[in-house]
Amino acid sequence: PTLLPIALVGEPILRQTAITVHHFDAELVHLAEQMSASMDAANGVGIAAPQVHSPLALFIMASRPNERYPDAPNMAPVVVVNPQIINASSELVSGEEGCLSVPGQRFTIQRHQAIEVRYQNLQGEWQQTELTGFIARIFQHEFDHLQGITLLERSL
Ligand SMILES: O=C(O)C[C@@H](Cc1ccccc1)C(=O)SCC(=O)c1ccccc1
Ligand SMILES: [Zn+2]
Repeated sequence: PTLLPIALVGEPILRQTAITVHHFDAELVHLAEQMSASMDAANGVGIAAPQVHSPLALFIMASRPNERYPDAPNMAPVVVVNPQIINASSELVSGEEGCLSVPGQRFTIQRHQAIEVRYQNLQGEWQQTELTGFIARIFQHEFDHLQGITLLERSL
């Protein structure tokens, strides 16, 4: 898959609300492959479609242990389509985040410690699960991107 250029904060695409995916076809699979390759090349643990100039409600999250989150789980990349956050814990946790669209900067961001989410996979099948900790953090960060929200609007 080819590497896609990553939109930087200030580009309008990052301020738009993403549009619902209706066609679970080969094109969607190809976009997900290109996003995954672009995320890996940028050393990311997540990437949202608007960051590669696609307006679709789709992101990838891929936790791995790292210097900031040494106990983060090592998880195969998950493709998340048309996500919803159904419930969120009142408990908030502060943590460091980066953003591929704001290169070289780190922000301290508060996130819900636990969230209950629903989303479709690449085959259009609905998944429902509870996420906690670093994976919940990544999901919330990518979910923000689909609402046109970046770290700059959230940092403490
Ligand atoms: O811009 C993105 O969506 C990718 C972003 C996702 C993310 C990082 C940290 C917390 C929540 C969501 C990145 O992967 S930036 C890369 C990076 O700075 C980083 C990587 C691993 C741990 C912490 C930061
Ligand atoms: Zn980001």
